[in-house]
Amino acid sequence: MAQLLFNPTGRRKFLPIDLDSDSDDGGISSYFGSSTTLSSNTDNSEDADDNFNVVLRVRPPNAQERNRKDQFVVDFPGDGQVSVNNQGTVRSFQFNVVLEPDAAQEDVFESSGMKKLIDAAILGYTCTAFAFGQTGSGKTHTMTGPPAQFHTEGVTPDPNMYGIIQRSFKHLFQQLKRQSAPKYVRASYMEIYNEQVIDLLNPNQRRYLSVRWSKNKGFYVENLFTVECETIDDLMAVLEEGLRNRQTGSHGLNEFSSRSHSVLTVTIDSETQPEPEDENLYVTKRGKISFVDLAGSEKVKDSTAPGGPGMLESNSINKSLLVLGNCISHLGDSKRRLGHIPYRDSKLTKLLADSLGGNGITLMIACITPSSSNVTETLNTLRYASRAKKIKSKPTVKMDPREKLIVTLKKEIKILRQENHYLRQQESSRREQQILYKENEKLSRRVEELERLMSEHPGTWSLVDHRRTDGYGQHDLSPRGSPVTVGYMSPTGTHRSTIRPTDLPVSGGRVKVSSPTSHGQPKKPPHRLADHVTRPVPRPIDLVEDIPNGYISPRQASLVKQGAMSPRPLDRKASQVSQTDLIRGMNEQLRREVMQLDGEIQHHTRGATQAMAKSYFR
Ligand SMILES: Nc1ncnc2c1ncn2[C@@H]1O[C@H](COP(=O)(O)OP(=O)(O)OP(=O)(O)O)[C@@H](O)[C@H]1O
Repeated sequence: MAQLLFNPTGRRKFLPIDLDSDSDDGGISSYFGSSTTLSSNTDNSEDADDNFNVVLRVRPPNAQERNRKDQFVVDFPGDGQVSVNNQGTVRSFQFNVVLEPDAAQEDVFESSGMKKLIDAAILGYTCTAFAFGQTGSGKTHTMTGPPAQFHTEGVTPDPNMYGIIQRSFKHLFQQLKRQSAPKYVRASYMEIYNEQVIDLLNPNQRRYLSVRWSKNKGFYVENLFTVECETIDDLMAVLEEGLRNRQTGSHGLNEFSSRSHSVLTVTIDSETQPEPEDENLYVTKRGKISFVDLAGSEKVKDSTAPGGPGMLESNSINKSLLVLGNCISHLGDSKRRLGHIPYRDSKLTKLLADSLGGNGITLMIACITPSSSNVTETLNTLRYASRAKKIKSKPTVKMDPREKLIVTLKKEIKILRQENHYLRQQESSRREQQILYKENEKLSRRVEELERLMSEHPGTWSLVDHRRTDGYGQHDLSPRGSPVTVGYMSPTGTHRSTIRPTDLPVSGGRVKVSSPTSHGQPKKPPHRLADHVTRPVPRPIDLVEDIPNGYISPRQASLVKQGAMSPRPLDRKASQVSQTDLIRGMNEQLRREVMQLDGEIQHHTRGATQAMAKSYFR
C-alpha cells in the first residue's frame, strides 16, 4: 500500500469534534426530539458472543411519500420484532435491535453495538459496519449523516446529524487517548463503481485499482493510498475528501443517491507485549474497522436514465448486491456454509470476504422505508437481513505473520526451559539418592561386619529377633513402642521390616544375648535380600503406591481412609523428595545401629580386659 502525504482538496465542511466533551455524541442532541425509539429482543447489542450483529433502521416517511399519502406498512410489536403489511398479508421478522423512525443518530450509534466494534478493532480484530437496503432508505444518512449537507454548496454539516462514522472516530480517539501503549492509525477510502475500484483519496489520478489475493492478507486492493491519522481531525479530513469524490447521482428515488459501494477503512496498529516478563518482545497487532456504505438496490425501471450510464450503474449495482446476497445465503445456511462461497463473483464480495465469513466482527445495519410504495423492496431487505443474522464468524486477532512466529517460538522456548529446569531438578535429586544408596550400602556392610564379629564369639553375644527364623534380629534404638522401619535399601530394590523395641528382649538396656544358630555360621544378614529373591527392575518413582508403606503420615492415612484425600497426594517431585528422605532416615537408623554395636563391642572388650587385668594382678 502506498502512503500519501494527505493534502485534502477544498475547504473544510465538517466541524471539528471535541474529544473532551462529556457526552459521547459531542453535545449532539436528538434531531427528532429526545425520545429514543428502539426495541431489542434480548437487549444484547453489546453481547460479546454476537459477532455478526444485524440491526434494523426504519426511516421516517419523506415529503414525497407523505404527499402521495402512501400507507405506513411497517409495525413495531416490540422485543426486536417488526411486521410488514403487504396488502393484507402480514410478515414478521425479528432482529437484535430495531430502530424506529424517530430514533436519532445518537440512538443508532449507542444501540447498534458500534462502540463494541471500535473497541474490538483497537484490540486487533477485523471489524466491519455496513449499511444496506434499497435506494433512498437511509444508508448514507445512517453512516455519515444527511447527504444533502455535504453535497450542497455553502452548507456546513450539522454535528448533531453526524452518522456512525464520525461518532466512531470520536469514540476511537477517546479510547486511544486513555491508553498508554502507542497506537498508529491510518485510513484508506475507496469506492467500487461499475465493478471498478477507485481510490477516493487520489482523485487527480482516477485509475482503476486491482483487487489481489495473498496468503497473509487475503483479498486486498493494490496501490491503495493510506493516510496516517494522528488526530481525529485527520480522520475527518479523510472522510470529507472521500465523500467529495464519491460518485453520486440523482434519480427519481433519491436526489443524492450513492452510485457506488464505498469502503472507508481505519487501521489501528498497536504494539503489545505478549509475554509480561519479556520486556524486549513487542508484537504489532493490526485491527481494522471498515465502514461500508453500499449502493442501494433499485428497480431498474425506477431509474430515470434508461439506456444511459444509469442503466449500466443499476445493473452493476444490482449484480454485486445479488452476489452479496448469494454469499449471505450460503453463509447463513449451516450446511452450505462449509461449501464453496461465491466471493470471487464480484469485487465487493471479495473485499468483504473477511467480514462476512471469516474472522471478523460485523455489524449490519439494514435500512428500510415505511412506505407502502416500497413494500416489495422492504420485504427483500428484511429477508436478506434475516439470512445474514444466521451468519457465524470466529473472530481472531490479526498479527504480523513474522511476529506471530516469534511469539510462538518464544512460547516454545519458555516451555523447553521449564522442562529443562524440571529435568535438572530430577537429575540432582537422583544423584543425591545415589549418594545415599552408597552410604546405605556402606553402613549395612558395617552392621554386617559388627554382627559377624559378635557372632564369632558365641556365648558372649548373639542377636535375637524372635520374629525371624534365621536367627538374625535387628536393633532398634528408637523410643520404646514407636514402630520404625529399618533395613537395607539398594538402588534396585528394598528389603524392609518393621520392629518395635518392645519386640526385642532387653536386659539392663542391652539386647539379651543368646547363642546363634546351631550351625555356628551366620546366615545372610537381614539387611540383604535372600539370593533367590528377584530384585525389581529400577524405575522412576512417581506414584505414592510405588513407595513402600511409611510415606503417608498417620494423619494423611486416616484422611485417605475417610476419603478426604486422594491416595496419591504427592506429586512426582514430592514423592521423589520423600524417597530421598526415606533413605536418609534409614541411613540414620543404620548409623545408630553401628554406634550401638560398636558400643556393645567396646563394652565387652573393656569388660574382658578388666577381667584379664584382674586375673593378672590377682
Ligand atoms: N432516519 C432518517 N431520518 C431523516 N431523514 C432520513 C433518514 N434516513 C434517510 N433520510 C433522508 O432520506 C434521503 C435518502 O437517504 P440516503 O441518501 O441516506 O439513502 P440511501 O439509502 O443512502 O440511498 P442510495 O442508496 O440511493 O444512496 C436523504 O435525504 C436522507 O437525509
